[in-house]
Amino acid sequence: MALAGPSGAGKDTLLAAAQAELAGDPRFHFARRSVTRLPTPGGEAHEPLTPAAFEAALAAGQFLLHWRAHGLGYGIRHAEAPGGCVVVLSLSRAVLLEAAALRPLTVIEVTAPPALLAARLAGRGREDAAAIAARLAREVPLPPALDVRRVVNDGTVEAGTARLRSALEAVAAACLPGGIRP
Ligand SMILES: Nc1ncnc2c1ncn2[C@@H]1O[C@H](COP(=O)(O)OP(=O)(O)OP(=O)(O)O)[C@@H](O)[C@H]1O
Ligand SMILES: O=P(O)(O)OC[C@H]1O[C@H](OP(=O)(O)O)[C@H](O)[C@@H]1O
Repeated sequence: MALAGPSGAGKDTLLAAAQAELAGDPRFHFARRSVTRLPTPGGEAHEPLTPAAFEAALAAGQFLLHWRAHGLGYGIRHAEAPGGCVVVLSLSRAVLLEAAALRPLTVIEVTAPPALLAARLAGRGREDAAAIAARLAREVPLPPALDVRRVVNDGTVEAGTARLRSALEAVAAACLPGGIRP
């Protein structure tokens, strides 16, 4: 299952909350991303890589998926997508078709109204005003013919997390006991 959607929609926030609630649930594995960005307090628990280390990992074939956006490199290492029942990861909309060619894919499109996106990115304070404007202007259409469920994160974090949990549970309902893929 891949979370995707515009910057500021709340993908990282809802993913982290759902991951905490589902810790120890054998049906789910939450994949860590590798990103050429230093960690920020309270931010995503990614693997920070230097640009050189990212290029070396890419050249060595260590990424199952990778993409570039906002001047950064992002990757999912092979070990982060093991053969369990449901692997949950946050992806660029630009690699969803590639992901769907690897494994059966359900996309969770996380969205919020534009005014909320802008307010949240400003409040997050990770990027400067120009970078925030570029993020808000970025449009990447979702490819057609994918299984897409929409989570509108326009209320509290708790409400958004409950919506994400419902979507995760709906897909995981097919898992066999012990978290085995059917
Ligand atoms: N439901 C919510 N209510 C209030 N604030 C929220 C909510 N969801 C997320 N936020 C806040 O909005 C900001 C952006 O959220 P987050 O970083 O999770 O978005 P994102 O979709 O992962 O964005 P990006 O694609 O840029 O990484 C964060 O500061 C987060 O705390
Ligand atoms: O716009 P698209 O291509 O869907 O996404 C581009 C990338 O930007 C965001 O990452 P972050 O905010 O830098 O962590 C998304 O999570 C994604 O990885």
